[in-house]
Amino acid sequence: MTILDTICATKREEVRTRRAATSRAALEALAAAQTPPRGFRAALDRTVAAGRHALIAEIKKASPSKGLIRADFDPPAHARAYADGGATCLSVLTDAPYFQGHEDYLKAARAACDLPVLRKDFTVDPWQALEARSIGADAILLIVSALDDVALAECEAAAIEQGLDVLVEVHDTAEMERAAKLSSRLIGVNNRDLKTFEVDFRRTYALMTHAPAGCTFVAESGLSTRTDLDELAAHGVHCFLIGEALMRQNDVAAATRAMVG
Ligand SMILES: O=P(O)(O)OC[C@@H](O)[C@@H](O)c1c[nH]c2ccccc12
Repeated sequence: MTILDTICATKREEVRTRRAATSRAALEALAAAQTPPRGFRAALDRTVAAGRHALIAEIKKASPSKGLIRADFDPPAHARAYADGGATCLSVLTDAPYFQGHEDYLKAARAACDLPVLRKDFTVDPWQALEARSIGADAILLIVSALDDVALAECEAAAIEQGLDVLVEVHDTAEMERAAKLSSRLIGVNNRDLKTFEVDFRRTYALMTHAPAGCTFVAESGLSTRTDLDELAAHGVHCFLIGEALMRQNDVAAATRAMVG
């Protein structure tokens, strides 16, 4: 059992309970009342086309490997700081048991700025796509190692039906090949090994050559300095997902600007 297996088992139970307590019609009404999806991948592509580092800045209170990351956690303030600092998109953890996240954090962050927002959670059921849209998400995450090919395709189809973009997360070349069978062309390499929690962003280099043509490629996890980003960019990676290193800063806007300004 990896930590991911444990988290996904908890998530399946959680989704079963929530789905039983919520009518689909009610969720559809909430989804319809949201402002339309903000193009997540398109925003990244525009930033890269303009010759800049495209940052997905993560609003992350805690994690299983690091415990509490940010004591004075304030999602709307962090969202504004990230936007002011030049981030292209936001990622907001909504998983409660392992990351101390909450859907209210996503709602508050999205309302506080005009950046597209990824719902960072463990998608195990297509129902979560509608749920994500009902809270205002613009994109969801699909972790390839968490699902079989059929479930991946079903979750992706449900997301597309809701107008959401899908960030497909891989850890190795076998997973990259499975990701390539999906239609999303937004692929992230998680540089954190979920068995050991070790992070090496150079893991990205081994995988990027296996990415399908024309995809938007994101390096995720363990990035902490401008030098890390510049090194990745020199290898052709221009999109980055960063949480902890920014969440630990007193002045989040200034730290963000230093990364991508
Ligand atoms: O805080 P970091 O090391 O900058 O990492 C951010 C992000 O990549 C990480 O939170 C993450 C990547 N994939 C995930 C899947 C689920 C939860 C969290 C994650």
